[in-house]
Amino acid sequence: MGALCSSNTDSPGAAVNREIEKAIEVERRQQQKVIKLLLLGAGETGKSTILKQFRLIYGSGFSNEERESFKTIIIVSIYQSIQTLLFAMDTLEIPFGFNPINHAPSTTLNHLHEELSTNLLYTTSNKSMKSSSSIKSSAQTSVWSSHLDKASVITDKSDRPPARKKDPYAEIASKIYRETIPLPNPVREAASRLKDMDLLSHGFLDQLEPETVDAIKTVWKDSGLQYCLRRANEFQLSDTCAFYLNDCDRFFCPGYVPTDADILNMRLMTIKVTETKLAIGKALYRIIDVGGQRLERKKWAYYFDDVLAILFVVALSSYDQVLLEAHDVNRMMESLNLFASICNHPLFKKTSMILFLNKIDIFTEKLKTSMVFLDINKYKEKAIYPYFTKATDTKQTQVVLTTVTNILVQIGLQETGFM
Ligand SMILES: Nc1nc2c(ncn2[C@@H]2O[C@H](COP(=O)(O)OP(=O)(O)OP(=O)(O)O)[C@@H](O)[C@H]2O)c(=O)[nH]1
Ligand SMILES: [Mg+2]
Repeated sequence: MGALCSSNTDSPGAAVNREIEKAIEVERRQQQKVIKLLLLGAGETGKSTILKQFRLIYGSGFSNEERESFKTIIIVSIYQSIQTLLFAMDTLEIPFGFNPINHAPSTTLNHLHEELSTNLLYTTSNKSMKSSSSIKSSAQTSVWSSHLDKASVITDKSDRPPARKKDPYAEIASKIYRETIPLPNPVREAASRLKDMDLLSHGFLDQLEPETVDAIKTVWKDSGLQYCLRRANEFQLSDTCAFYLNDCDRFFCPGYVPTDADILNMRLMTIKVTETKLAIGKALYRIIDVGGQRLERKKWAYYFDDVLAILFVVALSSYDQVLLEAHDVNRMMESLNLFASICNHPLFKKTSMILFLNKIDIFTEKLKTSMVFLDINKYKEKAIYPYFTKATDTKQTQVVLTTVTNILVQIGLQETGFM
């Protein structure tokens, strides 16, 4: 009624103006470009995290309700991570209190090698946990699915992780684990409290008892558990669990609200495709985030129309990990095969691809402790001394060559029996 009255009182000029404004707005909207972006990649490579960054940088970030809902996810993941680590200690036979430093060989050559800050002391094995089980994709529903599954079949047969040497301290740890009678101590008591706890039956997830929080902090500090964390590529553990466990108290404080960093480090597997609309510059972006695990890929085809570009995400750090859904498939090989299937698919003949080589921070860290080249060596007697080099940098190369020539002299002396 009000609208009717108001239009009745409008002058003819005002009505015309309104019509013109309406037409301009319609034209503006039509002219505004809609850019459809597809976030693709294997599971846990960081697609949803990149989407979160889009929202933080170009959108309005996260609402209070969202932050509140993330709180429970964070608490559950802290608890699940510590439980995973505790069970992995049993599977990998790592005793509490085990510290590889106490068992490190200290030959002259090793000592020389260790002098260089870029040395690599440890190698890790890619062996799956004993409890591993593969989830294989089932019936095919579309041409696209069968295309992808063909890639998966190839993956299954040829992309097994290379036969890898065990972590050099694994046997020692295992021997101690088997031969030592465990005496009750605070770490063991805390561990059994955490292992026995059924979080799902726990009513108030964000209000864990202080004793449980203390137990988490106690086991997290244990050197054996930290050594187990270093061998995380032998089982399935969230990449960012240390982010939360290093700062445990904060998450259990009354009134805790997840920060942007807490949200970015959160791991929540995508099982529902989401579409996010964001205005960036003059264009309107529609960003589609899909789940990357094999079973989730069956949903991808529905979103393939009118794509301007594909943002393909790879986790560089995944080179020594196996898939969560298939424990005999190397994650990096899966990413390569998946990239090939998307890149060379006739539907995407002209579609540009933007490649995000993600998790560079974990990759750089990992290179210090997990190196495939070292694992290939099958001779116990042979030592390998790896160095990160930049051959165009004389200063850096001089430092490396000084150590290398020293090592070579020592090797020569050993060979000729002078040592
Ligand atoms: N340290 C580090 N962690 C990262 C990086 N990118 C993502 N993560 C973490 O990796 C985990 C997995 O990231 P997601 O964004 O959930 O991975 P996704 O590709 O969406 O996984 P699916 O939904 O299963 O396909 C999360 O805990 C992220 O916080 C990175 O560059 N560095
Ligand atoms: Mg996701």
